[in-house]
Amino acid sequence: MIDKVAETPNSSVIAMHAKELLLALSKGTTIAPLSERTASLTIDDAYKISRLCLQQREDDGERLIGKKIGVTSLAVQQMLNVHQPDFGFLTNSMHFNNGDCISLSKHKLIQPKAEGEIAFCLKNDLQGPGVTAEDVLDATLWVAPCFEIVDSRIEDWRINIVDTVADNASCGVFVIGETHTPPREIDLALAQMQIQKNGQFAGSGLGSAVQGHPAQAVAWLANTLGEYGIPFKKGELILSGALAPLIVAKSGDLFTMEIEGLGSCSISFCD
Ligand SMILES: O=C(O)C/C=C/C(=O)C(=O)O
Repeated sequence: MIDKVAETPNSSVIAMHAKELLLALSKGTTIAPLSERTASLTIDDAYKISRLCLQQREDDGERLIGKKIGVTSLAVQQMLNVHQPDFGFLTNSMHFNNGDCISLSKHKLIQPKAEGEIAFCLKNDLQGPGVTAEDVLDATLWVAPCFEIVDSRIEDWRINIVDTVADNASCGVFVIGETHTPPREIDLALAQMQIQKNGQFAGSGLGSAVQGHPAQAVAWLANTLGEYGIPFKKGELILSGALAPLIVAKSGDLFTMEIEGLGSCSISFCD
């Protein structure tokens, strides 16, 4: 359970931005960047907005099932012009089955982009500080290929770090491949991913693109969440970040991905 957000001098502004992001999410619309309208918003404020939105989603019946890490690779940092990792929360309503066709209108996806990642499923609780990549591998039941579909409630993806953190690290939906592999069975830093969009090559990347090793990114998140008193829980899914640049997704598109040694994953989109 996430603690209630403490009062701060900015708390009414924080609550207002949480409300407008939730409205944009539920209506499938965009809003102007928060950072342009409230220049004093800090990254800490943005995480408070994100947690308020999560609280509301939980109050409305969604269940927290994990976390996502974003902007972990140089390719994504350069693409989004955001230069530090961040995190968001995964709920059951964002989780789809491998191979599913996602309706953009039904699920209120507005400007989606596909990312190929490695997902971790935890077999133990884990809480920072002091968590290492080895601790993450020890606490992991399996890893699997994953498509995260990021989406932004901010107009034209005009985000900076504050905008995207407040907007749940631009999380949309995700699917996880059906092959589940023990985390030490292959060297995840050397795992080679290839993405195809509508049968054509669309991107590739190595596990090492994610902070040197995907487990390193997960350790970063365990330690960062530790500062907020938030633990990783046994059974949670952690998306460790894109191995390659994001790819625009539209109705009719089919994305497939193969990570050598880990298996495959696919997702498609319709109106
Ligand atoms: O995290 C963000 O703010 C934007 C999304 C990025 C990713 O999901 C990623 O780099 O994997």
